[in-house]
Amino acid sequence: MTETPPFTELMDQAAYAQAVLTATEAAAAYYGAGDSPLDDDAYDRLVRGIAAYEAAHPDEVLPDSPTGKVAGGAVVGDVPHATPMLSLDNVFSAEGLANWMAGLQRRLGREIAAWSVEPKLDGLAVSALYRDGRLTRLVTRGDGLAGEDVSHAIGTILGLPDALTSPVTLEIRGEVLMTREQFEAANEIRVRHEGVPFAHPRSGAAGTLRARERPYKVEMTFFGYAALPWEDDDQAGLRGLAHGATMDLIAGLGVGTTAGTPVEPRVCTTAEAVQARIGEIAALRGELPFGTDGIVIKADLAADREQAGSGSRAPRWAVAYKLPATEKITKLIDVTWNVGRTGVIAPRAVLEPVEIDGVVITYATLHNPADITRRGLMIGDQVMVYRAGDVIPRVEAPLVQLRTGAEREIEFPTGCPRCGAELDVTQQRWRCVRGRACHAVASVGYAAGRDQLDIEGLGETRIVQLVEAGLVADFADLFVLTSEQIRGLDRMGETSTANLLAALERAKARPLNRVFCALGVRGTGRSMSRRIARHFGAMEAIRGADLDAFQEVEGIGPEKAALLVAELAELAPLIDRLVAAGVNMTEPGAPGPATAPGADADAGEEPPLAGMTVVVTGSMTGPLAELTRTQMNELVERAGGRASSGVSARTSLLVAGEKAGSKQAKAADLGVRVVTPEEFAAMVEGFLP
Ligand SMILES: NC(=O)c1ccc[n+]([C@@H]2O[C@H](COP(=O)([O-])OP(=O)(O)OC[C@H]3O[C@@H](n4cnc5c(N)ncnc54)[C@H](O)[C@@H]3O)[C@@H](O)[C@H]2O)c1
Ligand SMILES: [Zn+2]
Repeated sequence: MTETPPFTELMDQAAYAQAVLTATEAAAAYYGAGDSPLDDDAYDRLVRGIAAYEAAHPDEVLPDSPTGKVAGGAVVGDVPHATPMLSLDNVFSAEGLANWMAGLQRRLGREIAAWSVEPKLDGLAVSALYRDGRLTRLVTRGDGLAGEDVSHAIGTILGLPDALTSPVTLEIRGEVLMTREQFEAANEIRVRHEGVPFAHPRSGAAGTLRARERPYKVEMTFFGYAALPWEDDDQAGLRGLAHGATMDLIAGLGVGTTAGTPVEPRVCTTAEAVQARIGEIAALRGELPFGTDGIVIKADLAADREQAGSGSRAPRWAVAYKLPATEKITKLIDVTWNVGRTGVIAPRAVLEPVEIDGVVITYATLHNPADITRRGLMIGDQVMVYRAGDVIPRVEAPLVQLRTGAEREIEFPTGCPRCGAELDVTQQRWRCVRGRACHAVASVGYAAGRDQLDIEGLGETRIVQLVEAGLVADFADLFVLTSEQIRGLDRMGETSTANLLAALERAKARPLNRVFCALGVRGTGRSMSRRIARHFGAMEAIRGADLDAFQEVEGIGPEKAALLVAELAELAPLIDRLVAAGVNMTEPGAPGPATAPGADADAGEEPPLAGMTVVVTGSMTGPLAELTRTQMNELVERAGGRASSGVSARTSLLVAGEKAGSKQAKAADLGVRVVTPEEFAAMVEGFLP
């Protein structure tokens, strides 16, 4: 995070005027029906661009400009607030926060002894008036001075009870939002009734709060974050109370607060403690059942807040530490259907690449077919995508108002996309009726393949036999087969049984890269498996790797790293059984990540292919004649090189065997060095198998 976040550059007055119009329209939609065509990041960039333009051209500022106004000046109301309902100033980094804290203490001329740190709830602000303990009026923030009466929503908001536990009169302020569950429920009802889902929980809350006369009810949640005496009658004893104590008081009256959630308000007495708590809340963000777009830091003591006072847009005693946006709008290009290891059919959204918090997202989960129906998604839709922390990105909903007419229905599979068998659609998650067996034949076949464990004599027919006999459900089962079990199969005599057992024994000794590849980890093929095996050296190190450790491997970004961590967790029982069966779990000659370069066997000496990208083509001869392509690639990587399959300008060396063909011609064109298998064997002599 940087202190000056990016902004949309506005080149001239016309661009500035257009930006003001776009921003005010978006803000009106955002605070109104909740259907802004912009995501928050896009809106914030635009407003920062407007502010930058205005700073450079102060005499061109338009009266409609959103800068410096609550809600961007885009909303009005007719119910005046006794005390203005303001926005919050923002900081974007630890340094920005430290400056803000120092500035406030300077203004007060003293140290601030206590800070309250709490989540910035991503909903919309309301004022709830309780008279004699009864909820009588609900008003939105509006332009800060006056809001809209939304009392019709009373009774639909958890956390705002009709009656308090004590008959006091006071005004409570807080945020109305939809939890994830409430959002899902709301969209299910909406799609059933009028076909227009909400784009995300925040817009769901905005649209629902203002809607009158809907034929259906949806539930929302309120979290209070302030309380004020009503008409100078401080019945609840709020005056002089610290913020933390106020929160306890309203919770005691039966009003919802974040107390009891993992991000409950915490009073901190040092800047270090404030920063630590910010880190904790930021880390919990992805797991919370409601949205947070930052952390609010407030002077806790009433005397500090009173003395600091407020500006026209925001109080001076509080600030929002903004977190990077978790939601972006992008296009749904396609939906693919994957069959998981247990036979579950999982739809996956293929997206136009979009960056969220520094990570480029190209796929998102759609969970199950019902999820697609509930959201009313179509291919070609602009969709809101969510990603926070380590959660797998998900599509929240389409932005129906942006449809062009070119969108297409999403087709649901009518049979198992992998084996064609029938689908069991009685549950939310559809399954292939073959369950694990659907996966077993394909996955065992893959593991036994030439480039993985290379198990001779284990062809598809044998595998089907083994699976159908109930002897094998995954490839770890192969290694505990007894000769009696094998001999019991059709057309298996003494010799073929002995041969298969011997082949299995050999397969156990394959290098780690083959074993890893055999696991069929999504997103990794042969060359990625080799890179991972060489990088980590041992299965134990791979299993212990976290997101950061995986990203040290060439070609692994955050998206793939997250997938690997999830896949390895899912495969843990299988790997445990392979280990128990005595399958090799190390990569010969790999330095592993913990060892410093040069600390391995041939200490001090660079391996012969260090830094080289090597392509092998044609049939091998001489000492290499027996090696398969996979074994050749392993050899390249053992000798410190990187094996690649295509010749390009980045290729350092082409090993051209007999009938080398087009790759040799291309290498000649590009001036890539070409060697014969014999010359290559001499280069890597110490590394031959
Ligand atoms: N996508 C769009 O088109 C669009 C348009 C307008 C605004 N926005 C977004 O809205 C935001 C700006 O809105 P804003 O002016 O309402 O300011 P804000 O939401 O960033 O901050 C002020 C608000 O924070 C809320 N808040 C949440 N938790 C709180 C807590 N614990 N204590 C105190 N207050 C708390 C209050 O409602 C307060 O009014 C920006 O993030 C912007 O991206 C988006
Ligand atoms: Zn199937």
